[in-house]
Amino acid sequence: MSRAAIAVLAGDGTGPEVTAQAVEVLQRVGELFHHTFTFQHCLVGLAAVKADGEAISVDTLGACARSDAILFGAVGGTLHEGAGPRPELALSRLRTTFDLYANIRPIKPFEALDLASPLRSEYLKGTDMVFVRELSAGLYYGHLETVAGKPSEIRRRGAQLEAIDTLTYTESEIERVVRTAFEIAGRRGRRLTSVDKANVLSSSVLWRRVVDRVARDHPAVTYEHMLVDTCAMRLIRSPADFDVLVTENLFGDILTDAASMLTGSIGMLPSASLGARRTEHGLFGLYEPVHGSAPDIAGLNLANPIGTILSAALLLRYSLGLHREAAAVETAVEEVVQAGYRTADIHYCDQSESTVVGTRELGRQIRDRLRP
Ligand SMILES: NC(=O)c1ccc[n+]([C@@H]2O[C@H](COP(=O)([O-])OP(=O)(O)OC[C@H]3O[C@@H](n4cnc5c(N)ncnc54)[C@H](O)[C@@H]3O)[C@@H](O)[C@H]2O)c1
Ligand SMILES: CC(C)[C@H](C(=O)O)[C@@H](O)C(=O)O
Ligand SMILES: [Mg+2]
Repeated sequence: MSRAAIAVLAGDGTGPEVTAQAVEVLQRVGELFHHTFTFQHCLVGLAAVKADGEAISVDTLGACARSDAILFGAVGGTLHEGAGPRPELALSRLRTTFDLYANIRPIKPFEALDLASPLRSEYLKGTDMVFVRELSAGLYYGHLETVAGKPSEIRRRGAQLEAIDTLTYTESEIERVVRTAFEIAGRRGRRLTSVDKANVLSSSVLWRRVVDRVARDHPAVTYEHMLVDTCAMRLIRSPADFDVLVTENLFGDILTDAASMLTGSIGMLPSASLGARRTEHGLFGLYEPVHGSAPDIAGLNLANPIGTILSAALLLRYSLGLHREAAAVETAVEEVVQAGYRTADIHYCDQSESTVVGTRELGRQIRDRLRP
């Protein structure tokens, strides 16, 4: 019997739709396995900008701090939407406030969804990789006034404007995420690919040095360095060659969206953002699907909730230490996919044996298959 407090930040667009399904899955897990989960819903993103004038309020950050984990939907709208702070700032605030430096993004296509991927199935066979994306530094943080000396702005230069963003990494920022990646690789296939742009960027040269140093503490893990452009190509050409990949913030953001197509849809990918903070049950973390607020399909009951439901499984495993419960959720998702239920994004047009359902129906199918 476990008691846990979960902060739910559903956010914008399809965020509330997919988050609602994940919350219902967690509630059902609570009933079946006799745990008490309490959910505190808070505003984030555009809704918070409208209500509080900021993408995430101090009160909401406080509610997150009092929780064991955060379940996050998505923030953001169409780019021209509204004045005021960007809703995406909420994510930066959460990531820096809780020092969530390791963003874990597992990518393992379901065989039953082979046809949903634009790649031929023989290329997908055996694909099972985990990205460890650095999440607390790099190009992303200049716009936060809390980070001094890292300008990110558009400014005047003579007769024209110029824009600047700052890419910095300290050794310790690199080392901690690289250690996480080596540890994960040690528990899996013992192969690590470190992805960088060391033929151009100083930050990548330092990154390589730190990887080489940390590698000495993990002799059982075989590792390689790979340039990010080559990695983009090899992820599509031979995805099964990869086990664990570690990379800086922006490279990881882009590569994982590209790699999501191995599973058929960006709507399939879960993520866990972890730091060093611990709770009585495990590691504190933020759990969210890899996709965004998908404004083009918001409110239409079309969004695939699987990425968010699998994120809830990661929450159970990492933040609550509930491994059996996490596996039960993952099994239920697999069974539903095998049974042929699909949201439109993972439905291949010629598959007459599959059933296209909406967000809510797919969530219900998953809940109904949960077994203790
Ligand atoms: N973590 C986050 O909150 C997060 C992540 C990425 C983008 N964003 C924000 O989301 C907004 C929209 O960004 P975008 O359109 O470039 O990316 P997006 O991921 O929201 O959507 C890209 C495409 O994928 C589709 N898609 C996304 N999620 C889906 C799902 N669950 N099921 C089915 N289809 C899905 C969308 O319909 C769209 O065609 C922007 O404001 C962006 O900043 C937020
Ligand atoms: C919305 C944006 C700031 C965010 C990121 O780039 O980190 C998103 O794309 C993600 O992958 O979580
Ligand atoms: Mg992204």
